[in-house]
Formats: sequence, C-alpha cells, structure tokens
Amino acid sequence: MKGPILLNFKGKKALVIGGGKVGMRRAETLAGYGCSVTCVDKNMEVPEKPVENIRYIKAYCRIETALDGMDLVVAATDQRELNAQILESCKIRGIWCNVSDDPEHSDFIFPSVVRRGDLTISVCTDGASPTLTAQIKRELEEKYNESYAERLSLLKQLRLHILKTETSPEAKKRRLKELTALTIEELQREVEKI
Ligand SMILES: C[C@@]1(CC(=O)O)C2=NC(=C\c3[nH]c(c(CCC(=O)O)c3CC(=O)O)Cc3[nH]c(c(CC(=O)O)c3CCC(=O)O)/C=C3\N/C(=C\2)[C@@H](CCC(=O)O)[C@]3(C)CC(=O)O)/[C@H]1CCC(=O)O
Ligand SMILES: NC(=O)c1ccc[n+]([C@@H]2O[C@H](COP(=O)([O-])OP(=O)(O)OC[C@H]3O[C@@H](n4cnc5c(N)ncnc54)[C@H](O)[C@@H]3O)[C@@H](O)[C@H]2O)c1
Repeated sequence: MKGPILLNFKGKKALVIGGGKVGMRRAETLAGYGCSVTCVDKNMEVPEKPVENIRYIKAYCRIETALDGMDLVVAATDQRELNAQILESCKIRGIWCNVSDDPEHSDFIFPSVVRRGDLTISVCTDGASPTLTAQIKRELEEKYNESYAERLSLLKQLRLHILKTETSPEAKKRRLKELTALTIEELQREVEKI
C-alpha cells in the first residue's frame, strides 16, 4: 500500500525519461518543488517558456549511464517495455522510480495537489480514477480558496509568539485551538498586538 509523505526536494536530482505531455508535466511539477530535473526525449521539444530547474535533452534514453547520480526517476515514454526496463534498472540501483503507465509497480505516484501558501492538500485514488481525483481537487480549490495562504501566514506568526510566551501547556493548546476559529481580520488584529 502507498502512503503520503512530503519530501524535501531541495538538492535532489530527478531524471524524467520521455518529455511528452505526461513527462513534461511531471518534470515541471518536480522542478516546481525545487528539484534539479533532467528531461530526456528522443524528439525533445523545448517549451516556449523553458523552466529554470529543467535541463532539456534531445536524445534516446541510455539507461546505463543516464541513471548515475539520480535520486528519483520518472519513466514517461509511450513504450511500455522501455518504461518497465527503466523501473527494473532503478530497482537494481536503489533509485525510486515512477512509471506513468504502471502505478501498481511504481515506487511513488503523483497525487493531485492544492497549494495555499504553507497548506498542502493532496488527493490520490492510486490510479483507480484520476478523473475523480481532478474533480475532488476542484471542489477543494473552491472550499480552501486563496485566502488560506494569508490565514496560514497569520496563524504561523501567532503560533510562534504563543510558543515563546505562553508557559502553561494547557493554555498553549487552548489558545492555539481558539485561533483557528478566527476570521482573517481578527487574526490580523491579533498579530498587530504582538
Ligand atoms: C493528478 C495527476 C497528476 C499528474 O499527472 O501530474 C495525475 N493524473 C492527472 C491527469 C490525467 N490523468 C489521465 C488523464 C487523461 C484523462 C482521463 O482519462 O481522465 C489526465 C488529464 C490530463 O492529462 O490532462 C489519465 C490517466 N492517468 C493515469 C493513467 C495510466 C494508468 O491508469 O495506467 C491514465 C490513463 C492513460 C490512458 O489510458 O490514456 C495514471 C495516473 N495519473 C495520476 C495522476 C496518478 C494517479 C492519481 C490518482 O489516481 O489519483 C497515476 C497513477 C500516475 C502516476 O503518478 O504514476 C493529473 C491531474 C492534474 C491535476 O489536475 O491536478
Ligand atoms: N499519468 C497520467 O496522468 C497519464 C495520462 C495519460 C497517459 N499516461 C501514460 O503515460 C505515458 C506517456 O503518455 P504521454 O501522453 O506523455 O505520451 P507522449 O507520446 O506525449 O510522450 C511520450 C514521449 O516519449 C518519448 N520517447 C519514446 N521513446 C523514447 C526513448 N527511447 N528515449 C527517449 N524518449 C522516448 C517520445 O518521443 C514522446 O515524446 C503513456 O504510457 C500513457 O499511457 C499517463
């Protein structure tokens, strides 16, 4: 069974093999998390707006050398056999691999993600219905709108202040809980008092 964890991608290196629709989306997702990404495609088409953390390489994938030094690999070619070979080579080397057409054997898969500042909500159906995943994501985007980024930033400041100043563990817990019921305007007023 797969379970969610949040990885720290800073300083990590990822290889995405196959820079088609899915591979390019994965490369951009990983780059967005701060990962250094190399994307290899035999027909590489560099996008109009290249992404800073992505090296775009036009070449056939050479598994033997391409995997060296990689922390994560995504096999996203349209060749099932090649994708399976990439997974096998990663297993031998102890590198975690995602195969875009084989969630069952992948070491990790890509959930759908809603981000609001420090808030991360991820949704996944383990490949059962990515369409339902996308629907649930849209519902969450509406419920947890952009204002949650501001709300969290205020809550963070207040939490740090309470942790520093409040000595009683019970009072600490109670005050932290009370804060989550406040509106943004009320939170702003609380921050001004710090
Ligand atoms: C969340 C998101 C993240 C991302 O991909 O970045 C994602 N799929 C997204 C879009 C999307 N997926 C598909 C379509 C075409 C329309 C449709 O059919 O609905 C579209 C729409 C589009 O492409 O625009 C179909 C599809 N998906 C998979 C297969 C292969 C298979 O099932 O074998 C096929 C059938 C292929 C075929 O038959 O053609 C497999 C996976 N897709 C996953 C994630 C993983 C499981 C997630 C889960 O179950 O929750 C997993 C296992 C991949 C993995 O992570 O290894 C992203 C939404 C972005 C967002 O809105 O946030
Ligand atoms: N996970 C998802 O959300 C999802 C959605 C649709 C499709 N898929 C699956 O993901 C895979 C890729 O789908 P896509 O729509 O991105 O396909 P695509 O055809 O757009 O991209 C595949 C890319 O792989 C490249 N490629 C093929 N052989 C190569 C090699 N030897 N070396 C380097 N590059 C090579 C091709 O040039 C092509 O650009 C398919 O197997 C598909 O079934 C997954």
